[in-house]
Amino acid sequence: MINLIDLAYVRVGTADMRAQLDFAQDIVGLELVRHEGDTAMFRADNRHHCLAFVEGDHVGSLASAFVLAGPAELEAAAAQLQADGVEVTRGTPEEARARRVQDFISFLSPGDNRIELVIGQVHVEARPVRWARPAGITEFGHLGIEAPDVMEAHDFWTRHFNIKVSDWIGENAVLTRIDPVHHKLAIFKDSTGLGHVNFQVGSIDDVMRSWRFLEANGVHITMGPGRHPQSTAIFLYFKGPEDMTWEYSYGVRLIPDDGTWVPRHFDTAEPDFIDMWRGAVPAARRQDR
Ligand SMILES: O=C(O)c1cccc(O)c1O
Ligand SMILES: [Fe+2]
Repeated sequence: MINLIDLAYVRVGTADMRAQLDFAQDIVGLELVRHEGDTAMFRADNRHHCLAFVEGDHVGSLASAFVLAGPAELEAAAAQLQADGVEVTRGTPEEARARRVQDFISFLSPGDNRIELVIGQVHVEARPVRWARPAGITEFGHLGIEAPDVMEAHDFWTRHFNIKVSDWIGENAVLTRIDPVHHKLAIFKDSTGLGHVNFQVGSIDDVMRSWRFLEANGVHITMGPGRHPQSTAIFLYFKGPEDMTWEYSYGVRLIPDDGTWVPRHFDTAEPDFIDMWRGAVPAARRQDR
């Protein structure tokens, strides 16, 4: 079993770095830690960065990264995945340096999502985040990746990793945890278009203030404000440049590590399957794919 300790970062390809730089700072509120060469890194908590935009031909997610405990765990993870026929690539020292990690491996998970397993992510303790906007962000919360077959993705992730299912949304999504937080990895059927990056904020007021702020700035709100019945978090989803989906949320459920939690099933035919307040749910974009 490969033990994921935490989320590390997401890397996202962009063809319009200027637009992403402006949006991540002026709208989302993240701190630009460093812009070197083709890469801009953003901070939201004590991780050196949790989001990097990389300028190039590929637009959209490049990799999602998780932290492992140390070198022995990294070797064991590589061996385990390879034994299951997964092609594992070793990061070069330069690539590790660019990611501000000591070492990493990478592989493709079902849905062709590139996953990086890292050790020694640079941690910043003494300098508070210099927010570009006071959105009230407390941390990098979770990420949503997409796969054509959520069940196949579930089987892969639970076979290899310490991932536990918190809840199912039909066959469209599985929300999974690696610690008491209700979910840090959510896998969505790719027709739902729910691949997203989530940032937790400190209060319901932060969610509502951001809602007004985003509206005033002409940002496309895709869903919310609403309340997820799964994690009970109050949420707001919005679109950034290049069709990227962002989410702020407050109040995620913690699941005690006592083995008594039974995953629930939410039916997409129910009007409150994703929003207890029954707000409008956008028709799945990209159904044409
Ligand atoms: O927080 C949740 O429960 C949740 C549910 C559905 C989809 C999401 O993105 C979520 O974060
Ligand atoms: Fe989410």
